[in-house]
Amino acid sequence: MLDVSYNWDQVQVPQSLRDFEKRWSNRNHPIDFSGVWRFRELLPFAQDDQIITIGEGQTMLKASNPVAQYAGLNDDCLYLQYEGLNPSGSFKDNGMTAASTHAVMVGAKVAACASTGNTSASLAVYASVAQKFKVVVFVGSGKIAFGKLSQALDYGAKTVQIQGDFDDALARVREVCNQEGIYLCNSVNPFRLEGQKSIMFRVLESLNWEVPDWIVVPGGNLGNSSAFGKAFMELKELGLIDRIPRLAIINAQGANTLYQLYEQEGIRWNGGNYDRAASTDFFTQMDQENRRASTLASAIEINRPVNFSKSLRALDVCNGVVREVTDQQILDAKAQVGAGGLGCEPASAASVAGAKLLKSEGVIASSDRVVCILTGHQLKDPNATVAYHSATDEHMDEKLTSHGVNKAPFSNGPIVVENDLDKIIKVIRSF
Ligand SMILES: Cc1ncc(COP(=O)(O)O)c(C=O)c1O
Repeated sequence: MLDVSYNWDQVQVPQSLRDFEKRWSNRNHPIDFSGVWRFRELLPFAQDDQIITIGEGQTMLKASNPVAQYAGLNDDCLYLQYEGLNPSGSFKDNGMTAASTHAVMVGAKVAACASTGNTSASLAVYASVAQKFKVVVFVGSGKIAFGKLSQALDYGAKTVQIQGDFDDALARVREVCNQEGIYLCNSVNPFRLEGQKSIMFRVLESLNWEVPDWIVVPGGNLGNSSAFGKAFMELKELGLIDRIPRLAIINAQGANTLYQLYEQEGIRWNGGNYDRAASTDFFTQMDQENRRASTLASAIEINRPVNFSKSLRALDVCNGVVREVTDQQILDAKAQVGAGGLGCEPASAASVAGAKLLKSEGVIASSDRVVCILTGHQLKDPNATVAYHSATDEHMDEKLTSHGVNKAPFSNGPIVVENDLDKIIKVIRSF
C-alpha cells in the first residue's frame, strides 16, 4: 500500500484554521469553491492550475434530534455529515477530484475502477467533465443499485459487468490496470484518500473547529476510515488540533472482515508491525471456503478490504472500535434518518445503527458529541427504500427476508384509495 506523505516544512499551511473558512466567500473562484480544495495546503500535491473540480464537498453537518433520540443520545449530541450532497450523490467525489487531478498530472489516457456503484458514478462524472481520459468501470453482476449503474452509463463510462461480486471485480481490475497501464481509481490509490481527508476538515469547520468525541463511519473497502485517521494524524502533527476524536467503524454483519480481525482476532496496528501472518491466514481460509459478502447495504458488501492495514493505523491514531450491525438494524436506522430529515442509502445508515449499538453498550455516553457520516444519497438505491416502506405484517419483500429483515417497524407505505373524493378525504382525516 502506498501512502502520500509531505514534507510539511516546505508547505505554507495557514496558521489559523479560520483562514480556510474565509475562502468560502470567494464563490467565483473554482478552487476555493470546492469543499476539498479550499483546504489545499492540507493535501498539497497539485498546482492550482492542475486541479480538476466540479464544486464537490459543498456538504453539510446537521444536528438531528430525532436521530439522536433514536440512538439514545441527548439532544444536540448527534450530528449527520451529509455527503450525499456531493455532485454524484456520494462521498466518493471528495476522493475522485483528487484522483482525477493526479491522473491528468501523470498523463493517464484511461482510468478504471471496480465498484459497488458509487465509485463508478463518481469516476464517470469526473472523466466526462475533464475530457482528458476515458473510463472503464467494472461491476459485479446483479450487485449494483440501479441509481448508481444509471449514472455510470449516462456519463459515458464503458461498463464491464463481470460474473462475480465486488471483491472479484477489484481483483480483476487491478490485474487489468497493471497489464494495460491503466490508471486505477479505487481507494487503493492513495491520492483518493487525500481528497477524502477533507470530509473531516469540513466536520471540524462546521463544529467551529471543536473536536467531537466520536466519528462513526460505515466500513467497506475502508478508504474513508483510513483517510480520516490520516487527516487527524496530520492535523495534530501540524498543531492545528490538540486532541483526536475516537473513531467507530461499522461493518455490515454479512461483510464483517474488519470486525472479525480487529475485535475478535485482536489484530492491532502495533507501529506498523501488525500480525500479518494472522490476517493472511484469515484471507486464505476465506478463499478456501469461498466465503462471500452478503448484505442489503450493497455499497459495503466487501469481504477483502484493500485498506485493511491503513484502517488499523487509523484505529490506532483514533483509539477506535469496530462493530457489526445486521441488515435489520441498518434498514431501521435508515428509515429514522429519512424521517429525521436527511435521506441516505442503506450503507450510510450503518453509521447511525452503529452509534445506537455503541450507546447501548455504554461505549458512547449519552452526552458525547457524535458525528455519523452519511456517505450516500437516498436516491442511490430506491429499491431498498421502497421494499422497506411497502412492508406489511402480512407481506415482506423476499429480498429483505433473505437478508434477515423480517419486520419494518418504521415503514411508511403508500395507502391505496379508490378514486373517490369522500374516501380520499376520509383517509386524509385519519392521519
Ligand atoms: C455509500 C457508501 N458508503 C460506504 C462505503 C464504504 O466506504 P469505504 O470503502 O471507504 O469503507 C461506500 C463504498 O463504496 C459507499 O458507496
